[in-house]
Amino acid sequence: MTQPVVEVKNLKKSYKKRKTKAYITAVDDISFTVNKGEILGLLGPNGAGKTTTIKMICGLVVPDSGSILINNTDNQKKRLRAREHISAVLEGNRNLYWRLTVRENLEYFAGNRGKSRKEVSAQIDELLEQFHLQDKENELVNRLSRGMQQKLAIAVAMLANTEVILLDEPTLGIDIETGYEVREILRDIVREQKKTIIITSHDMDVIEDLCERTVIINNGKIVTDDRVENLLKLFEVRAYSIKLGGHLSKEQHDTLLQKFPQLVYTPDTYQSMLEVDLTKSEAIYDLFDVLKLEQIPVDTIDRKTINFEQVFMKIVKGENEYALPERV
Ligand SMILES: Nc1ncnc2c1ncn2[C@@H]1O[C@H](COP(=O)(O)OP(=O)(O)OP(=O)(O)O)[C@@H](O)[C@H]1O
Repeated sequence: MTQPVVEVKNLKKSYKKRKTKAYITAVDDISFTVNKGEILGLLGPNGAGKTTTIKMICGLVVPDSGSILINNTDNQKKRLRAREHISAVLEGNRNLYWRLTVRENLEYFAGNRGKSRKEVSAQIDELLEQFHLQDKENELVNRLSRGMQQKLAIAVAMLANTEVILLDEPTLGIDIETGYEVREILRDIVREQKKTIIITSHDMDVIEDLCERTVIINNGKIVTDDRVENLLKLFEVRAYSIKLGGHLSKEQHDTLLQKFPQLVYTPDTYQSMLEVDLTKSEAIYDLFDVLKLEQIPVDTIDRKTINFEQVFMKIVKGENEYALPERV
């Protein structure tokens, strides 16, 4: 049975601009839930409201209205109790102590949560191993690469052993290899420890690889809340490449463009290619009708492959007018 661990209801937040004193709406009435053991991608273009949402969930920013329940505890009414269930990695390495070693950082943050050095020694050993930082335990943080610092920041968040982990841009600015390593580690954490994780990222490979579900926000509003595989399927069935056994006349091309403005026509020596991303899958029959009526010879029809980055761009650009299936 699905069990909601994070419940965001009708959340709103505006900021007052310092110079003009005008208000800007960062988060505009959003609601979503995250279930136990789920890894949710919170996506959106720059300025969409992701960080504000994450900060409201972990209690660092107070919403103008709406509520957030963490394990049924309201994080505004019982802030400390709600915080016991959450750890967050925001701005990764900036929250570490750069003049302390890797192990000293872990001990310091454990101490902040009321645990003695002795109590956490075994847990720290495990984390150092899990994050492949054993060789660096006595290294000062300011001597580590950005990727290692990020791994340490996530390890620090893991210390508290909370049920919910919030990760804001976990792979931002780190090298590809460490990015892969971070993804592997996060996947293991979800699989073995059943943590509930919310990730924001501009790296769509990270999202496609790690997240089962995504909530996409744009201008502070949710535009899509669906499983990653559903979104991929939904857009895949609409993207076609059609090989024609000849060329289109100017009139035929114009007729097609009028009905399918996104169509791309590429003539070659003997054949030509039509590529089209339809806004709904049924529209392919309309396209066939026009091709038949115009007596345009079709050689082959293929589905184009589409990756999550393309899906994301289409949704953000508003090409998903048919893409909001009811969630069950
Ligand atoms: N402290 C603040 N004061 C004023 N405006 C803010 C503040 N924090 C965020 N904003 C504004 O609120 C909007 C949403 O910002 P937010 O950082 O939540 O978006 P984001 O989706 O995380 O963006 P990015 O991907 O660029 O980090 C933006 O227009 C931003 O300029």
